[in-house]
Amino acid sequence: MALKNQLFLGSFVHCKALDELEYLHNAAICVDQSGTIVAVETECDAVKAKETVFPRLGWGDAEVEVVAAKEGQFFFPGFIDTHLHASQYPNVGIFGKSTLLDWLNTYTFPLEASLSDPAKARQVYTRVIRKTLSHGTTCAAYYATIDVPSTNLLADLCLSLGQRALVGRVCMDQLSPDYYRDTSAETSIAATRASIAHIQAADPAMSLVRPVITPRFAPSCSAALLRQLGALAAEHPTLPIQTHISENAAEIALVRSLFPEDASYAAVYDAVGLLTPRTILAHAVHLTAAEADLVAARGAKVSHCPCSNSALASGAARVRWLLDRGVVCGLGTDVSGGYSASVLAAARQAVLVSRHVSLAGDEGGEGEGERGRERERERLSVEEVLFLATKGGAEVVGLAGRVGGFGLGMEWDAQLVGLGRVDAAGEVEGPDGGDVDVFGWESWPERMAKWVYNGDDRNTKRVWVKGRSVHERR
Ligand SMILES: O=c1[nH]c(=O)c2nc[nH]c2[nH]1
Ligand SMILES: [Zn+2]
Repeated sequence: MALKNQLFLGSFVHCKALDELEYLHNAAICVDQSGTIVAVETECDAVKAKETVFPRLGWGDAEVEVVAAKEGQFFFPGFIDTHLHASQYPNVGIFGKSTLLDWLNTYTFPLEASLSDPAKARQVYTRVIRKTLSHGTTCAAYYATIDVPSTNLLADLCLSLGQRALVGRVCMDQLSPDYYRDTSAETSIAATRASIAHIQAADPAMSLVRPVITPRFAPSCSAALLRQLGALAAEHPTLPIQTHISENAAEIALVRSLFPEDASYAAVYDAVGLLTPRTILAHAVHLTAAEADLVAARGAKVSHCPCSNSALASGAARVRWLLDRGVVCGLGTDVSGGYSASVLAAARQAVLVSRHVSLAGDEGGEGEGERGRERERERLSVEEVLFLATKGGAEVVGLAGRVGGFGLGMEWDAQLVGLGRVDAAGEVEGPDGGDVDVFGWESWPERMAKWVYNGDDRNTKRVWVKGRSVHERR
């Protein structure tokens, strides 16, 4: 159904800079039928918008749908999940005491292989899209499986359910079980081409969904496959690339033994042309300084996955250290290494992991002088993790300036957030505010902190992608 022009009224919060949120109250945002923001007005209500803004836009009153946030509610940019495995969604929370390499063999490969059953794939992919939308994820960088038809189905479902997505057919031709791997580099490339062709035909303008070249990670790709994927990436200069890097110690040792001629894990990807400005590197927990500098020099981006890194005991990524070196970072849930499909949960965990990083080498001390200041800098703020979840993520997935904020000309990928309001008798009034209780005296920055630390999908009242309403909490 064609979209109407839309007028959004109320409070809008978005990231102005890494450590700065902008609050627009009593504001109006106009979104046209293509889902693009065409006016941002402060001190504006419905009457003023109709009298002064609509004529400028050539809008008649009758063609406009009005959505007004209630008192205390606010519009926030949709979250961007820069790394998750749609095919692993049924396993969220199921990882026992495993760590990366045994987790892959025990839990992950069997589940991924089973999704070659089309009915199961449809069930799982429909659910993961609906679930992530309900948590405010308007854009997701998905890994599917090696299976082409079900990977294509994931892209089709993203299109029909209205989620913006990168969809990758997973490439892996070695060190994986016989029942779940590409039989050669050539078959892997042919299958990848088939999936790229399908997704490009489904959304030729890449207005919502795009294919992403997806070597699983260096250990599961032969040198020949990595080389051919680098060539494929060069052949398709508009397509993003995604893979994993430097997640855990055993994996890094494995890469060293498999690729002894390369100076580092990052160098393995760089040698074949897979380290580019359109590359999304998940984890980057244990990069050396030389690798971080190489990643920054190539303009590759990092998806920080703090829930996954904590769950699989992989380590604590030094996000400030990466940012200081000029590496662009976003957040990933990394379902199902990560135990939650919520980017808000990943943001919360990113704060906590950064606080552990700040303790490294000197547990418990506040730290004084220079080291004390360094420790404080290492700790990410609420504002910073919300930036990573929105604007940072947009840059990671190649959509900077298009989504992640409320600027003129950007697309309306947004969520309406409502927190619980406590009345004078100590009861929560109005719709379900979940775990967040607001008493009314909190400042807006304090409300944002309460949302980050205790919020969940109960606070995500409604979600839009490219202007289309794609989720509403009843
Ligand atoms: O977090 C991860 N999830 C995966 O599925 C995977 N495969 C390789 N390396 C990986 N890391
Ligand atoms: Zn992953």
